[in-house]
Amino acid sequence: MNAFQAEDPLLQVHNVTRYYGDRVGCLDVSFDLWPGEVLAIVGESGSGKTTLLNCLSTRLAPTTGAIEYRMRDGAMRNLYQLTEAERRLLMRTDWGFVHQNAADGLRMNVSAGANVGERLMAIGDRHYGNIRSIADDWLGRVEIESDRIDDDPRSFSGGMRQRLQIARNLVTRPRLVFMDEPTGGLDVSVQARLLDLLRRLVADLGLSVVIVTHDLAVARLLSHRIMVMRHGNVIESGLTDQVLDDPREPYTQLLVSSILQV
Ligand SMILES: Nc1ncnc2c1ncn2[C@@H]1O[C@H](COP(=O)(O)OP(=O)(O)OP(=O)(O)O)[C@@H](O)[C@H]1O
Repeated sequence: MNAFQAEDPLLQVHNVTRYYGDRVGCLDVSFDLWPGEVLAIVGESGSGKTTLLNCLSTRLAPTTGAIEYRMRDGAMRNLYQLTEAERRLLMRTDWGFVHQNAADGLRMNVSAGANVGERLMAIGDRHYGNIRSIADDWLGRVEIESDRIDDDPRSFSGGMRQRLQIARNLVTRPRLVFMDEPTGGLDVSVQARLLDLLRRLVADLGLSVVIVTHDLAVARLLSHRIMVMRHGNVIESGLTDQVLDDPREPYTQLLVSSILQV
């Protein structure tokens, strides 16, 4: 039992398999995710990380298997049996999704303030002054100056766009955030600042996170638990420090040692 298991699980994944025709995307994956827990899914390119993340976040239906989520009322629901309206509400409020490419998660032609405010409006907030002041507060929390609130994200740097995407996701106080290589493609110093910010926000808000990364340093810094994937299978999982300091599987040993040699 780990420190998070005092509460009921937030997400339960049962034997999730996804095929693309004959090709395996991910195979027979099962795990529980607990409130406040950060789980990293790692593995080389093509190992099935994105397929699994997309199945978990209802962007891609599994071929077989089931995923259950604890709704805000405490009831456990099968995600693929939700109505379309229920699913959309979940994605707009209780969940976030941080894309590697910020443009996939932002509206590039509306202002930074509107990008954040839009999620509030989607859950019924109609008071303009209120929305603007919450958006301003969130820009501050992700270290974007107030005087950029009316600028659109096309005028932002890569790191700023990513921070804006995070603010847009977190403004509705989601309980679960999916992240797909959130620091990928950024300069090393920009990555370090973003990781530090993410780590603080995740801890302050007590978020549950499923993060896909091929970067073990990102997994080490952010996650409590890690799952190593290869050819669609989870080949090793456990507490992050334990798996990275003392990997059991030869493949994980190779992954870890290849990083250490860089
Ligand atoms: N849309 C698709 N159609 C057919 N095969 C796919 C599709 N998407 C993924 N695959 C295959 O599924 C397997 C897992 O791919 P997936 O993208 O999930 O891996 P990944 O670990 O996320 O890789 P990367 O780090 O490069 O994004 C691969 O063999 C891939 O070729």
